[in-house]
Amino acid sequence: MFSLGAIKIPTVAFLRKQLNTTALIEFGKYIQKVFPAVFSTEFIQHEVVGEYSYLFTVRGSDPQLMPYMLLAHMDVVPASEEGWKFPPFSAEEDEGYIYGRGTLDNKNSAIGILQALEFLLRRNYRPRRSFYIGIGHDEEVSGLDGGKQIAMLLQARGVKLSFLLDEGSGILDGVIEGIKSPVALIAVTEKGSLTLNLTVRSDPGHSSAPPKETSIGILAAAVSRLEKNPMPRLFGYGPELMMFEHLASEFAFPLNIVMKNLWLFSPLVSRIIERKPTGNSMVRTTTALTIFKAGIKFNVIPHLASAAVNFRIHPAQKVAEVLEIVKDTIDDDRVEITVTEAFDPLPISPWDDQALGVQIFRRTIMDVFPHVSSIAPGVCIGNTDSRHFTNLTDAIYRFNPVVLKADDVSRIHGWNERISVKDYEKQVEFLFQLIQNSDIDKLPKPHLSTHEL
Ligand SMILES: CCCCCCCC/C=C\CCCCCCCC(=O)N[C@@H](CC(N)=O)C(=O)O
Ligand SMILES: [Zn+2]
Ligand SMILES: [Zn+2]
Repeated sequence: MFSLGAIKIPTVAFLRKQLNTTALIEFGKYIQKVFPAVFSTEFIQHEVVGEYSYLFTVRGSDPQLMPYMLLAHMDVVPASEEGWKFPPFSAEEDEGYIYGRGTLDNKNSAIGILQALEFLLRRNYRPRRSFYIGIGHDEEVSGLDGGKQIAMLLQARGVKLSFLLDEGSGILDGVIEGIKSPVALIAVTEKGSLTLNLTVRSDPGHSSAPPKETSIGILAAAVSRLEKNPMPRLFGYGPELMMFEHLASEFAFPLNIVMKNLWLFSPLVSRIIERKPTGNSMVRTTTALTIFKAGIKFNVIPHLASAAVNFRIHPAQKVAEVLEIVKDTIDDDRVEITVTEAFDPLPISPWDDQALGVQIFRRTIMDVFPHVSSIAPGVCIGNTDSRHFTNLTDAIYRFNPVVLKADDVSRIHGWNERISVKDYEKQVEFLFQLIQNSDIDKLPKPHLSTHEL
């Protein structure tokens, strides 16, 4: 059963230096209380990193086996009191669901991993393969003080990982139009990100004698141009090509033929899938207008107007290219553009018969979710703490073992985030099984089944 107390602790991250540190400390105390075996077992070392994050080192019995890592985070995005069926930090149970901020992103993983390990320890289990567990405290605001510090600490210790598993994708059931059965998408990369601050300055004055153009009007026109001119379609130039090829047999005729021949049909397919926001995020670098600030009084022409625009960069594009397109689209020197944050899409992790992590995930998914009809490589449309671990391994995977239905995706960072009790139990079962399956020292034989690889 989900430790409901974890959801009730409001570990909200507003900005990098605006965290609810009281709640973060409480979360640390909470996990020590509910997972006593994890914190007292002789072969498990726990450390607090960056003041609030946790790093667990679980020493396996066979030092020859290269360790792996499980990553999650305890912080959550803010939640408004309105719009929710139940208050976001009440952990209310209703018709088999637990409601609350963090139930999908990402206390389900943080608690789920520790819960699975606690169960194993109570059965006197000791793993053969060592592994690390990282529970970050600031993932939602960059991960620089939590996840990144854990990565740097491990790097300083000379640690290399055989693979790393973080949040960022899931088992999609009815999310991809045309696919009826649930499919597991394990993201092999995540999109890059670019956040720009746009500023326009103009002379302030009395609203009774306004100039032809004001800072607000100039800025509004600029951001509107960005919204009306989406970034180019790049569908088929990144790993989403692999994803749809793997999923082709899931579509009914004639779509299965179309998906098998994306070299020919990708322009057509991209026009169809871009109609929905999640589909659009697979097709191109997305443009999101997220902040707009100007004015203080109805009869004062403001001197300053500013806006923030956040782009999530398609794996086939780079920051520099997006910036050039933005400048060309705005095409107005009065709009000052400054870069707030920028990084390229993450490297693509291996997806082949030699990829140990993939083979272990595949086997575990088949054990725990037998109704999943395909397992395919995907793209994480957001960002995760795993992006700080590229110096430790090239095998980074993003997959939350939870079934997401069409309306669940918008609950993440939105209203009424929830997880069913059954789905949470499945997540713990997956992690319980994954830890044991990771003890193999060589790859399992290819499985004879209809599952895709
Ligand atoms: C053709 C349709 C394919 C649809 C694929 C959509 C798959 C959606 C499944 C799950 C959604 C997962 C959400 C991504 C996790 C992002 C984690 C996050 O919120 N990160 C923040 C903070 C950060 N680390 O930067 C973010 O802003 O990205
Ligand atoms: Zn998250
Ligand atoms: Zn999030």
